[in-house]
Amino acid sequence: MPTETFEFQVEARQLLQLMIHSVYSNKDVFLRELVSNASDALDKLRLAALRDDTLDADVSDLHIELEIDQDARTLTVRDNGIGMSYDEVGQLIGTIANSGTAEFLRELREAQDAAGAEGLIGQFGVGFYSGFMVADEVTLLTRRAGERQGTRWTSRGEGTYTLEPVDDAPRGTSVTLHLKPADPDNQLHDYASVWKIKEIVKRYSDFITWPIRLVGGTGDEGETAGSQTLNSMKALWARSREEVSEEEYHELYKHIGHDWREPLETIQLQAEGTFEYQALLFVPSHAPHDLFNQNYRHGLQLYVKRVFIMDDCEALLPSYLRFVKGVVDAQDLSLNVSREILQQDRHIRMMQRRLTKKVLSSVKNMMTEDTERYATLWREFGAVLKEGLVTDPDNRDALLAVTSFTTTQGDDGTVTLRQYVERMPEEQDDIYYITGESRESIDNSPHMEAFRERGIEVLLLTDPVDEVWVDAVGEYEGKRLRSVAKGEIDLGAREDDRSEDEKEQQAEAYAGLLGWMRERLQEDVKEVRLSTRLTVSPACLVADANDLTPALENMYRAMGQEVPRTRRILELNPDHALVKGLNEAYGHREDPSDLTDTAELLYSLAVLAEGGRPKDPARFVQLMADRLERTL
Ligand SMILES: Nc1ncnc2c1ncn2[C@@H]1O[C@H](COP(=O)(O)OP(=O)(O)OP(=O)(O)O)[C@@H](O)[C@H]1O
Repeated sequence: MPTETFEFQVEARQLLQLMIHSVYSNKDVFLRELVSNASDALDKLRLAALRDDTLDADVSDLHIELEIDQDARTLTVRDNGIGMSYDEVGQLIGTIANSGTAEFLRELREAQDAAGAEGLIGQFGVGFYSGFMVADEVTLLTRRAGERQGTRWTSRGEGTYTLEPVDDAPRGTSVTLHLKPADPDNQLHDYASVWKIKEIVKRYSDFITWPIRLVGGTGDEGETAGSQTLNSMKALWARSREEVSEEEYHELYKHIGHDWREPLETIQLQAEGTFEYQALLFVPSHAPHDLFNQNYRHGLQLYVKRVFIMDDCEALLPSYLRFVKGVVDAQDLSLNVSREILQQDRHIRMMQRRLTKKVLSSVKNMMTEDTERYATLWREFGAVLKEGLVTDPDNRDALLAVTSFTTTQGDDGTVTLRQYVERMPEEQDDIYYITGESRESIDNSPHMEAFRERGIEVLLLTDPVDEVWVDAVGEYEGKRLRSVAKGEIDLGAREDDRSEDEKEQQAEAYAGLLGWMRERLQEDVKEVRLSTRLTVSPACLVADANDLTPALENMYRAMGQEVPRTRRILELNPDHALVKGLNEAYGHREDPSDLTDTAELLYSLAVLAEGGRPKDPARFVQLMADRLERTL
């Protein structure tokens, strides 16, 4: 087969352009990316050799080699790992498989400053392409273990690449960078310098579990590479915390978490006894863009006795901790363990329980000891953690203890349920909350009027999961969690409230109108009653205590479940001029049917006030225009 030229996929081309006109200020990281890929390739080969007896591959000296040629100004990163087939090179290197890429590129264009762009790139791990930050041409020579023919891939990063079959390629992959001239003013160092390469490896890749050897080259400093191993290869998770610097932990995190930024928290756990394992977990400082995507790949890396077994091992943590990254190294599992076995393994379940508790207790510590970091954690991952309130009843109390809320009284950040209960006035029995799409829509909700007037604190819940967990949890320390938009609300009597007699008279005066309206609006509402929660608005809609809220109904429908339409209760404000007027008009009519439009409008206003949409917007507009016209 001759050399063939191919075009990069559009997204790949865009990313390459970004690399060439680099948005990274720190270009040193290209080496970390290439070493990281080489390390993964060695992991994969060792595993393949373990699983497949027929794979005739010598795995006795797996390593990474860095070769400097100062005369040619090239740097080669070589591994004798799994390699790639001809087709794989085209697929893996010429295209970007990540479905979030388009979104990423959009976000990147929107990122105003270089720091923002840098952070975004880190999340997407553009790995191999980062070579083009420091090289104007990149050649990749590779042969897949078990195959005879190798492949050479070459590109200058300008829209096309070539592929060519090669007969005598060694197993594994070597990436040769034809280095750009050094330009220290733009952070482009001399990457043909032995000293520089040593420094970068030590800083970013020391923990890599395969030897990284430097061969060839003489440094300007007179330093000869010879052949030396540059990294200590120490598994950080097996070392005690005192021995390891924060920076070393952070570099490991960046390697396994494919993240550019520092983690928010590092959590270490060493379990001894009959089932021994070590874990090193990280809480990222930013939520990935696809955390709520169904296909989000999560889970920890699993090692067995220092041998890498798999990425994204979901069985080790519950789904609501899917943002946690890290490594677990178990001493007593079989090297052949599969995902299916892991799902059922008793020890794995015990491990999951212990790791979950450890993460939750770290969050708790953070909450008490470092409120700023806790606030970041909650902002980024609170909505995911709350899923655990529904799915993990065993840890519900621990989760409730670290859950925090914005409230109507909290300009100063957030409160916990404990704080809410502590500052509840004595006569208040329940914990009140409101759910909605955003703080603004909630703040203006008519359901809040009486609460606001009386200064009663209300929790403001704006995550979709809130609708679900409040029902699942039900109460906290004996206090019911109650929606301000559900059921009858009795906020207790106040001095200027009506007396019982007055209320009775009022109920009588409105009885006719309420009954008539219920009949008129029966398709949409199951009851019409006087409200105790409105002070300003004429009407609002509430649900019965056990009814589904409209948001939940929509959620179930979006999931493809059939749910009957819930009819709600229309509450009228007897102190509002419109409601009073309607009642009087009703009282004076023999035949009130000409008031039907007004009743309908009142209902539509209640729908609009809670951010909903009238059933028939065109009709609503027509009725409204008609009324307005009459006021002129
Ligand atoms: N040295 C290598 N040996 C074998 N396969 C490789 C090597 N380098 C890259 N690949 C393959 O090419 C794919 C793309 O690599 P690239 O660095 O662009 O992204 P990635 O490593 O998947 O992403 P990330 O940088 O986020 O880890 C890898 O997933 C891997 O399958």
